[in-house]
Amino acid sequence: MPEGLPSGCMPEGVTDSGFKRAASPVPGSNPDMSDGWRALAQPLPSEPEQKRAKLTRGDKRKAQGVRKANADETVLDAVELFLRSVWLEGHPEAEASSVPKTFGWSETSKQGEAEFCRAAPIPAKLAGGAEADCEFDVFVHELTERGVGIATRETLDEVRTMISKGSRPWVFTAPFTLRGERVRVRSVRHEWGYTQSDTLSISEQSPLRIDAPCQYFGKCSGCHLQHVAYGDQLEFKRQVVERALVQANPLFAKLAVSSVSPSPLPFGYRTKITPHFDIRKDTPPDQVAIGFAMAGQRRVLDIEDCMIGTDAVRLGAKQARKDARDKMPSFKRGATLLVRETNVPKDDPQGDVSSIPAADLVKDYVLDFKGWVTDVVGELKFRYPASSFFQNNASILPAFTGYVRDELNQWSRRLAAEGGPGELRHLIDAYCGSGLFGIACHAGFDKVLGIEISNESISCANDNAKMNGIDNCDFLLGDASKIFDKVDTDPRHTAVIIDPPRKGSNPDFLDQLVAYGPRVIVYIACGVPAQARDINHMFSRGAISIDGAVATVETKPSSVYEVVSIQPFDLFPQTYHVENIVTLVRKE
Ligand SMILES: C[S@@+](CC[C@H](N)C(=O)[O-])C[C@H]1O[C@@H](n2cnc3c(N)ncnc32)[C@H](O)[C@@H]1O
Repeated sequence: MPEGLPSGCMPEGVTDSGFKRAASPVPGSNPDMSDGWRALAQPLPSEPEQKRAKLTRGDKRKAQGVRKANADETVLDAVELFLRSVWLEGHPEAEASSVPKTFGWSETSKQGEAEFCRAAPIPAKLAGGAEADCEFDVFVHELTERGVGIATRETLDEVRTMISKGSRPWVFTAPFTLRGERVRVRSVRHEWGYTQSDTLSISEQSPLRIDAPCQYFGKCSGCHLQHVAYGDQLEFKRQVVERALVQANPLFAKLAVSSVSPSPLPFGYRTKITPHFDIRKDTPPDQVAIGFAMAGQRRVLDIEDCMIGTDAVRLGAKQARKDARDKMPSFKRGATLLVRETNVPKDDPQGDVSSIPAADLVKDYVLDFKGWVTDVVGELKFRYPASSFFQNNASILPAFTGYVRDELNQWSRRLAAEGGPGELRHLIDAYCGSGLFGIACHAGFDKVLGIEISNESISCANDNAKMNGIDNCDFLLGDASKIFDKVDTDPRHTAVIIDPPRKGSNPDFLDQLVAYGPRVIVYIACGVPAQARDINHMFSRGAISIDGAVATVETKPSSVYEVVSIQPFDLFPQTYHVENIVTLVRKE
C-alpha cells in the first residue's frame, strides 16, 4: 500500500509518509539532549542467535551493537551499500567480508563517532533559516529502496579518495532525485550518520529524468517515481528485489531476478484510495486540506484529483471530498475517507451480483466503510467488506494470479513427467484473505485448504468459492502456523502458497513448513525485505540449496528446496512498492 494512502481501516488522523519523525539528536550539541544521543554512546547487547531470524533490520543493527537514533533503516541500508561498493571498487581483490565495519555502521570507537557526528551540518530550524548553514549542493550517488537519493557534498571521486584514506562522508537524503544528479537540498533533521533533507532544485539532471505528469508530484507522499519513465521504474524495482536478497544473504547474489511484470495501467490503476484531513484550530472549514500526507511532513496536502486512481475511484473521490466539505463544521477532529472501486449490475447498482457473469458488471464506487465491494478477476468475482484487505490494482490481477496458477500447473506437470511421486494434488493457501489465490488456482487440485486470521475475510473466502461455483475449497479461520495441525495430505503431492502481510511470516510458521516439506512453495510478498529475511531463515535451517551450497546445521531438515524462479510484479506503478513471487521446489 503506498504510503500517504493509508488503509481503509485507519483510525482518524494523518499518517506518516515514509520518513521517521521521532525526535533525533543534534550531533555536536548537548549530548544529554535526547535518548537518541545516548543511544549513540551505548552499544546494545547482542541477541541470542535463534531470535535473530525474526528480527527486523533495525533490530539486527541493535543486536550487532550498532548505535543509532531513530534513523530510517532503508536509508542506512542504502548508505551502507554505497560506501561498501565504493570501498570494494578500490579493493578489487578483497572479499566482501573484509569491507571495514565502519561502513556497516558498527564501529566501536565512541571518539570516532562523536567526531564524525560533529561534522554534520546544522538543520534548517536551528540555523534560523540562514541559507548558508542549511542549504547545500550535493551529488546523488545511490537510491534507497524507496527511491530516495543518497547524496554527499563531495563528488564521487572525492568520496573515493575519502574512503581510500579510511574516512567517510556525511550523507544527505535527497527525495525525488536520481543517481548522478547534482541537486540543492535543505537540511531538515539529523539522524545517525545522515541528514534528512528536502530537495529544493535540480542543478544537473539525469538523462533518465522525465516530467512528472501529476501536478502534486514532489509534494505528495503517495508517488515516488513519477519522474522516471515506466520502463526505468520497472528496472529500479527489479534491482530493489535483487538488493533485498543480497542484503539478507550475500550468497543470494547467485539468484536470478526476472524483469518486473508491468501493470497494464501505469496510471489510473488504483482501486482504493483513502484521502484524509486534519482539523486545525486556525483553519476555516472551507479551507481544510483533504488529500494525502505531504512528502516528508505531517501535514495534509489538498488533492483534488489523484491520477493513479481508476476512473471510478476518481469520480468517487470528488463525491467524497464534496460530502466531507459539506459536513466539515461538524468534525471536531480529522477523519479518513474511503473510496473504493466496485462492480455492480448495470441496471441495478444495488442488485445482487452473485448470479450475473463478471463480464456483465459495470464499474461504480463505494464510499461507505460498512459497504461491500465486488472485484472482478477474469471470469471470477470476489466480494468483501469495503474496509477489508484486497489487492488494489485490478488491472494486473489476471496476470498476477495467472502467474501463480501457471507456476503450480507447470511444476505439477513437470514433476509428474519426471516420475517419482508424481503431480501436485493438494493446495494450501496460507494468509488467504478472501480467497483470491486459492480460488484462482483451484482447478486441477483435489482440494484447496486456506487459512486466514480475519474472521470477516474467511467467511468471504468461503462465500466467494460458492459464488464462483467452486466446491473443492475450504477456508479456515486461524493463525497461519496452525494450518500444519489440520493438514493430512501427502506433502509430496502438496503445494503451499504463502502471502503474508508486509512484515512477512515468522520462524514458527517457516520451521513447520520445512518440517512438513511440501513439494512446491510459492511465496508472494508485498514486503520484499521481510521475504528475503524469511528465505534466509529457511536457508539458515539447511532447507534451501543455493547453487549446491547448503548451510551447515546440526539437524538436517527432511526437505531441501531450490529457488526456481523470482518474479516481481508491479502492482503499484509510480510508487516504490513492488510485489515479489518466489517459487521453491523440493529436491528429491
Ligand atoms: C497480504 S494479505 C494477502 C491476502 C490474500 N492472499 C490476497 O491476496 O487477497 C495478508 C493476509 O494475511 C492475513 N494475516 C495476517 N496475519 C496472519 C496470521 N498470523 N495468520 C493468518 N493470516 C494472517 C491478513 O488478515 C491478510 O488477509
